[in-house]
Amino acid sequence: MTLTHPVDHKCISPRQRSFVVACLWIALLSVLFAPVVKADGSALTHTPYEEQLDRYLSLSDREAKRVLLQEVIVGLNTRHAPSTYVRAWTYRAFEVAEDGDVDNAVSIVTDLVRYAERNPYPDVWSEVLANKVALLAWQGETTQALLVSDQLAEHLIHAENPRVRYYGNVVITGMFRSNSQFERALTHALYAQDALSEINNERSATRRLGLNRQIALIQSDLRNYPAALEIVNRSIREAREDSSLEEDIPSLLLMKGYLHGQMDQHQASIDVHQEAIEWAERTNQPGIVLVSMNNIGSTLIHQERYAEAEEVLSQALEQALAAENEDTAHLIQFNLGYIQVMLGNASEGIAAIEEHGAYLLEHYSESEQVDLYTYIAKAYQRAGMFEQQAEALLEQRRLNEEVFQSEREKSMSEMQARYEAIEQAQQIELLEQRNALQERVIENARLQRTIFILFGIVVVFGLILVALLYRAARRANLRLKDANKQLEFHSLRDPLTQLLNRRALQEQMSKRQTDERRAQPGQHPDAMILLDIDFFKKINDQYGHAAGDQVLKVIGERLATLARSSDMVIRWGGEEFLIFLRNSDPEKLAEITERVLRTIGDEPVQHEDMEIPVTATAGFISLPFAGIPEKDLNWERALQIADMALYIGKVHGRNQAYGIMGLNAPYEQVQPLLERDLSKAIDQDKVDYIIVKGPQK
Ligand SMILES: Nc1nc2c(ncn2[C@@H]2O[C@H](COP(=O)(O)OP(=O)(O)OP(=O)(O)O)[C@@H](O)[C@H]2O)c(=O)[nH]1
Repeated sequence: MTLTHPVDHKCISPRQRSFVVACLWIALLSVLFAPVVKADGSALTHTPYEEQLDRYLSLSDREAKRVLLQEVIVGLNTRHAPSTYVRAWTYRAFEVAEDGDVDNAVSIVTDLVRYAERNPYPDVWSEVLANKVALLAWQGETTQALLVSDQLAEHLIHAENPRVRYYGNVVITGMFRSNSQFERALTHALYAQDALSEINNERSATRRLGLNRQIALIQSDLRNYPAALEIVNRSIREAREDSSLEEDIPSLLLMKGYLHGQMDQHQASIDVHQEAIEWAERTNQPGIVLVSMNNIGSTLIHQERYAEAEEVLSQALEQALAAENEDTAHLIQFNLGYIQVMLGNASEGIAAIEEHGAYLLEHYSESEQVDLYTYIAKAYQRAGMFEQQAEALLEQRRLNEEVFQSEREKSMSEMQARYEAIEQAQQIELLEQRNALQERVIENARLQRTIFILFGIVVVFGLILVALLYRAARRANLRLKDANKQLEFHSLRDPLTQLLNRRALQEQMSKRQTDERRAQPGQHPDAMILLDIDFFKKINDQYGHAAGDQVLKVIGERLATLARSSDMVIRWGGEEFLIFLRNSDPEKLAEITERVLRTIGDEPVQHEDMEIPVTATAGFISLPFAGIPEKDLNWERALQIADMALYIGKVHGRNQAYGIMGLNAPYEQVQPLLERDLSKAIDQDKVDYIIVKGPQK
């Protein structure tokens, strides 16, 4: 006879089993997100609150869950959709039960039953009764729970909401399984599977995991360990691929470890249990850590490694007692007692086995009791208590007959095959959904890449456009600048001679007023020589207008060549030129003017095959004149004097220049005459002047 540990993680002890049932209940609830359902034309569910309740199930923080549920319950009233109303209150019932206030939980469920009597929708009844079954199981009221399960099954037939149908049938599956009614359990697992197919969506993997776990438990109860292991392995694979299923991995590993143990694969069992412990610690599931430690101890017992087993189990017991995990503590103490018996401490060991075994038997399923009796009988045998051993074996045989009936196994295997077929179909559908999802992800990535490339192209084109626009704008600006320059050039130039014009001088003179250099010591005054070509009308008349133009151009060029870079040569009027000389020594002004007259008259102007002799008459003056401040005698007045001097030059024979060099009387006295009649001022000797002759031929 092999030494097989009697207890697995799922049915450790009555209370713990109830806890596991309750956990399963909540785990299943957490996967039952269903769409809004309407029945008899009236809305049974209230979508926003349903969504809140779905969110409630996905929360892990108890306080946050409590707050959220409170909000929903306060918001709801009996007039709201009855299905949502009862759903919320069943969660509240579970919360208070978990807090240890079972009486309160019972009273909530009692109220819900009354509510269902007033609102007799199948969905409402199913939700309420499923909750009642779970609560009765929690309390260890198995018989009562089974009775209510039958009622529940009746209502579920008419229920419309697939979430409710799924939940109710899974609760019944668990219930019948724990009562060794495997056939009925499987039937309801199939119903649950049907409901599941109606709410098939991206959460189907989670739902299927819950259902598959039930099936694996049934297989395990029926001692069909390889089949159970296959389901568990498949579930583990799925859970590892889906991060939302991470919390389920520890319990699946625990079950896998247990199944290896049942198949005498001891090392595999220990390894997998170790992994279960690591995962349970990582996901904060201390209950699973304790059961895994117990199961490792149990496997060591199986290998007769009692010292190691005792060490692990003592450690586990310490932790179980500290955590007040009474159920696991009983289980561990049973195993420790078994070790004592095996080590020869019969009285101590048997006492522990009887005490803790009684506790375990009271709440175990029949299938689990069969296992337990194996160890009890073996312990009696080792202690030499053969009578008790025989009783234990008889009881075990009775239970065995109840649990395993060949007829039933046959019909069950058919159902099992049906389940597997549907399961496979659902798995394929799930895979297809995953593939579709993956394709969508790939498509999205491709779309994103395309958008990114298009965006890049747009940016590049945008940049090119901006660069082109910038270049065009820059060119336009340059052209504009150029045009402005030209405009400015032409506005200040005489188009015929290209010399500066009147405006240029006016601009210059308005600037000159702010020119402070003139006030500096060592600086000479400026000067103006105003020139008029002699008998220009005759030139026009004799040689033609074009020749006249040519004369003006050539004279302009000659004057420009003669002038310094600081001087300004201006075409003042028709045949009039003005030379404005900066910083010009008055002593040298006559000499400069003479050079000017020679420049004009020395050489005749060539035009076509004609030689045109040209002379000019000039008047010149310094500025400021005779030390008179320019505010009293400005450049225009000075030019007027030079113009009068020029006129005198014309009157006195042309080809000469009159320079007005100074005053022989105070300016105030001379001023009226000077401005009106220069000839008279000269005659009266009020003015100091000089005559410069042009080239004589
Ligand atoms: N070809 C040409 N002739 C011009 C231009 N501007 C003015 N004139 C002519 O120059 C002549 C000037 O004649 P006047 O003012 O009588 O003087 P003038 O003949 O030079 O005689 P004086 O000045 O007294 O020596 C006029 O006949 C104008 O038509 C020009 O740009 N081109």
